[in-house]
Amino acid sequence: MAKLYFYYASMNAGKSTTLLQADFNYRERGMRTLLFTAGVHDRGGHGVIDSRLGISAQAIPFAADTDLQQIAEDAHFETPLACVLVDEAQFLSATQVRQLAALCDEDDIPVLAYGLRTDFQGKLFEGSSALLALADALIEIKSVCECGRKATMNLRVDDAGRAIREGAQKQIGGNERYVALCRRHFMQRTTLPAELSSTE
Ligand SMILES: Nc1ncnc2c1ncn2[C@@H]1O[C@H](COP(=O)(O)OP(=O)(O)O)[C@@H](O)[C@H]1O
Ligand SMILES: Cc1cn([C@H]2C[C@H](O)[C@@H](COP(=O)(O)O)O2)c(=O)[nH]c1=O
Ligand SMILES: [Zn+2]
Repeated sequence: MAKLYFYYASMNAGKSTTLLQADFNYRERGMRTLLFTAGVHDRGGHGVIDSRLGISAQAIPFAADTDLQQIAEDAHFETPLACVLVDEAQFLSATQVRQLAALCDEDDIPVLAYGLRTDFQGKLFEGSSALLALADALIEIKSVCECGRKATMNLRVDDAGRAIREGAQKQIGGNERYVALCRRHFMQRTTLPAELSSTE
């Protein structure tokens, strides 16, 4: 039975790199894959999965109303797919995560989804929340904070490197806008002195 995998991490942990390696691995063995990424995430171009290591691949960009199951089934019935790979999975809707689960259960196609667990406020994204609830396997990709601990959180910063605590959940950016930190340092950078004293 095919499984739904959620590979989650902070930013700059190697998610896109790992996805592209998995994709290469299937294809070098003559197996066909289908790649999706969020249309809104255009850091490396629209519909492009780009890794900071310098590799990239074209993918189908998904929007809020994209039916991933329909697209994958149409491709699969033309030529069988070995697996479906989804980058920026935090931007999926809960409905789209259900479509991915249905691809596994009804069509027996494994799905590997890669994304952030939480946003700059430490809150779950809709896609990540649904994946944490529905995936067969949760795999953490690890990276390090500046202190050497595991980086699990994503700090949003302004041009001067100061923490941003309020704003829209979605803001496309890279290392100039986000810093991956351990929870302790994320809390230190996002908690105001007044809030600290009120918890004492
Ligand atoms: N030239 C390089 N050589 C080796 N690793 C690199 C290089 N440039 C960036 N990296 C590493 O690549 C990782 C980021 O990979 P990427 O797939 O873009 O991350 P994510 O998709 O999780 O944001 C980081 O761990 C970074 O240290
Ligand atoms: C934390 C956070 C991130 N985003 C955006 C910023 C990037 O465009 C992507 C993540 O890219 P990755 O390096 O491939 O992991 O997500 C956002 O919109 N809101 C946030 O809170
Ligand atoms: Zn730290």
